[in-house]
Amino acid sequence: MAYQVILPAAGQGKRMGAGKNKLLLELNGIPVLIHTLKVFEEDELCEGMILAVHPQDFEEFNVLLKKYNINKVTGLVPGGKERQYSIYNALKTVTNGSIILVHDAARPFIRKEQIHRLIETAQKTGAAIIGVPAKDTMKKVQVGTVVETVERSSLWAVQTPQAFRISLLLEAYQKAELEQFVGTDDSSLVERLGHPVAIVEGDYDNIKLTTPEDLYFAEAILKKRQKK
Ligand SMILES: Nc1ccn([C@@H]2O[C@H](COP(=O)(O)OP(=O)(O)OP(=O)(O)O)[C@@H](O)[C@H]2O)c(=O)n1
Ligand SMILES: C[C@](O)(CO)[C@H](O)COP(=O)(O)O
Repeated sequence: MAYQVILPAAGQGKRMGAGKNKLLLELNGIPVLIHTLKVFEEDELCEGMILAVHPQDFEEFNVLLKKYNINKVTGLVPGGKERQYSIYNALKTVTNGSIILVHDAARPFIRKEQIHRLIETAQKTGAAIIGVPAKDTMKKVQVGTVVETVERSSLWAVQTPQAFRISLLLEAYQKAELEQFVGTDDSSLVERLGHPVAIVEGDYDNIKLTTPEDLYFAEAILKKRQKK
């Protein structure tokens, strides 16, 4: 089943503290952004990519797309103040197709096999996300004090891509806009419609490059994959 993918790439990278868009940092001499886009460029099921980008990065991103022969990008849209607004700007430009994926450009280690499993599930359920069972014990904390330990057996660390029937995601975004709800992922907007969201088990190495330590993990993941 063919799909389109929205890639939010307009963050400020505050937690990375790189002093520039963290997606322009390089792994093995290639920008993080390109590592991510290449996965979709090389996926025969991917019909097109829409990137949400800081207008100040448009020119540099276009130069990189040309340099690395990324030809499936159908549009760059301006990012918004929140990740959700960036994605909505892109979603509004989608005019055809049935399945849409949203994938953080800061997650360069997604694999085609995982994407295809996600698509198959989303085709059946209308909404599917990828994640891994939580490894750490999670607790609710208020003012430096633990108020609750959350039972771990039902907890998952959710990642991206997240896949949806386009009409469902649009309905979810319209409701969120109307009610001024801002979530930390797209699934939470669809859940608010009361629509079930399936989860597919992914890999622990599908990390989001968020803080400087993640760059060390990224180097190790790349090394491990080059050995295969
Ligand atoms: N207003 C925003 C915020 C985030 N993103 C994108 O959403 C993805 C996940 O966001 P995150 O990892 O939090 O990136 P930043 O927001 O840049 O990080 P920080 O919160 O540390 O500033 C990234 O690819 C980021 O570029 C976006 O397009 N628009
Ligand atoms: C969507 C996400 O990657 C799922 O784990 C995560 O919620 C994004 O959070 P961020 O703070 O916007 O990076």
